[in-house]
Order: sequence, then C-alpha cells, then structure tokens
Amino acid sequence: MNRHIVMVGMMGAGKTAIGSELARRLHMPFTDSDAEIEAAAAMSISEIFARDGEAFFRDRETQVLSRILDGPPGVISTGGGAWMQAGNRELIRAHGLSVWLNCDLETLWHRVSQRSTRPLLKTADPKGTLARLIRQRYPVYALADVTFDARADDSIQVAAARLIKLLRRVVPELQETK
Ligand SMILES: Nc1ncnc2c1ncn2[C@@H]1O[C@H](COP(=O)(O)OP(=O)(O)O)[C@@H](O)[C@H]1O
Ligand SMILES: O=C(O)C1=C[C@@H](OP(=O)(O)O)[C@@H](O)[C@H](O)C1
Ligand SMILES: [Mg+2]
Repeated sequence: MNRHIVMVGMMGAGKTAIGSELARRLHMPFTDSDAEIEAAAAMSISEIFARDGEAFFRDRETQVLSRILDGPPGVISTGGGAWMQAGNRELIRAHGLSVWLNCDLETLWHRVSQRSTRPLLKTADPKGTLARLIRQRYPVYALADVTFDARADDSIQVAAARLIKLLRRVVPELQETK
C-alpha cells in the first residue's frame, strides 16, 4: 500500500476504533488526528475548543493532517469535521484513499451519548445537533472515495474485517495479514 487510508465520517462512526484495528491488521502505522492535536497542545479537544475556539482547532487540524499525510503511508483517523473543509479534502485526495464510515443517527447517538468528549454536542439538544450535522455533512462525506456501511450490530473486529474485504476490491495490492 503506497497511499494512506483516511477514515472520515461523523462523531461515533468508529473512525478511531475501526481505524486502529484496520491498521493493526494491515501492519500499517496508525495515527488519529485528534490525538495528535491533543498531544501537541497538551490539552484535550474539549479544552482546546473552550480556551481557543473552534476556528483555532480547525487550523491545528489542517496543520496536523498535512504533516501526517506527508509521512509514510498509514491509516489515519480524522475528526468528524476535517473532511468538511475543501482544503483538507484536497490534501487527503492528493495523498490517500478516503473511506467514509456511514452510520445511522440512532447508532451514533447511542455511542456518543456515553461520553462527554465532543464539544460540538454540548448543546441543549445534543441529539438534534447530531441530526442537523448529519443532514449538513452526509452529502459531503459521500464525496469520499469509498463508502463503508458501519452496522450497529457489527463488533469492531467484524467491521474491520469487512472493511478490508471492501478495500481489497478497490486497492488490489492490499494484503490482509491477519
Ligand atoms: N462496531 C463498532 N464500530 C465502531 N465503534 C464501535 C462499534 N461497536 C462499539 N463501538 C464503540 O463506539 C465508539 C466509536 O467511537 P470512535 O471510534 O471514537 O468514533 P469516531 O472516532 O468516529 O468518533 C467507541 O467507543 C467504540 O468502542
Ligand atoms: O465532528 C466534528 O466536528 C468533531 C469530531 C471529533 O472527532 P471524532 O469524529 O473522532 O469524534 C473532534 O475532532 C471534534 O470534537 C470535532
Ligand atoms: Mg475519533
């Protein structure tokens, strides 16, 4: 594999969880852009949003993505908003294969409502916010190279195995090693 595999999609779709399992199975390096931003800032995503605002976070996100994409091929999990910026999409297209983890509202809500790490959902009606983001973002996520239907009843293991099968049809040189 001579390109990155770049996971895009909504909060809770499993970009981080499935991306890291995919990397493990393919023996490729794994990087999560949110984790890189947090490490560089020595702050959580929530703290960055609270202290410096979303625009600041988006600038850092583009910088970090650009740096990771310049490195050796690996699996990259982006944050849910990264693909929404045209400049980021161009960067990703130039260096990698984008994979949209398409997931329904109820599944996303079930997953994200267990944790309070997502500042965009700290609203009076977080499920309504999630639904609105889905309406705004899904036509743009659909521009990704590959669409993978993330099913509620799949385990992370089963989803990663199914995704590798799909990717093999698109990228024949991809080898599943485990
Ligand atoms: N089949 C599955 N696919 C992806 N995530 C799952 C699945 N089943 C349970 N989960 C859990 O749902 C959450 C998904 O969150 P995460 O991977 O952080 O998503 P994202 O990075 O897209 O926001 C994790 O806590 C993960 O363990
Ligand atoms: O959808 C978004 O705009 C965001 C998604 C988050 O990442 P995950 O999609 O990994 O939760 C994180 O980057 C930030 O809270 C903003
Ligand atoms: Mg994530």
